[in-house]
Amino acid sequence: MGDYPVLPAKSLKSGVELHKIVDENKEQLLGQKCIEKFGGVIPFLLKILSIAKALPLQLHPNKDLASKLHKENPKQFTYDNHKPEIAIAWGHFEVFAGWMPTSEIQALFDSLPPLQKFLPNKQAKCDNETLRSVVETKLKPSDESIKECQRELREIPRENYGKHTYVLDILPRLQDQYSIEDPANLVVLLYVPGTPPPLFSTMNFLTLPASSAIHVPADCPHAYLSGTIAERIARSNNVLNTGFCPRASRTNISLFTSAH
Ligand SMILES: O=P(O)(O)OC[C@H]1O[C@@H](O)[C@@H](O)[C@@H](O)[C@@H]1O
Repeated sequence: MGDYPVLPAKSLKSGVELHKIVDENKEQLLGQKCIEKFGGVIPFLLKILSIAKALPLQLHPNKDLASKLHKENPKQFTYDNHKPEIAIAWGHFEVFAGWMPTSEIQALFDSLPPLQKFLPNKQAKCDNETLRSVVETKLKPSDESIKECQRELREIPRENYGKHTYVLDILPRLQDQYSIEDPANLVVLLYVPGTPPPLFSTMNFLTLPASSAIHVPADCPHAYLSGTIAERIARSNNVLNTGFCPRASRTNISLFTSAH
């Protein structure tokens, strides 16, 4: 719901699109402050989502990147704005959001020597740069290596997953919803092709009870898995999808990894 030109809200009575109504009644509907700050448009969108199948693994570019992308490709990036969002759970809501702290990922690199060969050099610490290159590697492996890793993952005994046993519950579901070739399964989990299967995840997995909320800032990777939510979003629909979506929509992998 909103006056964004893509799927705009309409008046129930007249069928007139909301942006036309707002345009003709700016002072009354928006007020002077809002007009000055946001240029005479409703600055946010409201969405009610009932999610049965995971939504794409994605992020919304920050203002600078959004305006650059809009200039270069206005067809795909239809507005020059960022898109931070707040999602309020109406019931049990499952979400992957943001990377785990690099210190935690570092501890995993330290305790699992085979992973160390993927560090840019032996002394490298798991900082943002290292994480970026690991994620990029995970988004680009061949279908075969993705499949193989996910088969192996399903076979690891539950007790080996420590506090990350939810992986075993979620993975088969995501594989059924999309495919065993979908690389997003490997991004939410820390996996590097050619290493033993991972025993942990890369992204924070959250389950929110009704009435709690999550703020997802610009540039923050996220995948909403299930639940009914109300979302308030800055006025934009710019998105970089990299998984849990058809192959053709898995665009901009390098932008995705360089944006955060
Ligand atoms: O309305 P569409 O484009 O299907 O997106 C639905 C929602 O998906 C989520 O994952 C969010 O990150 C939102 O920004 C978005 O509003």
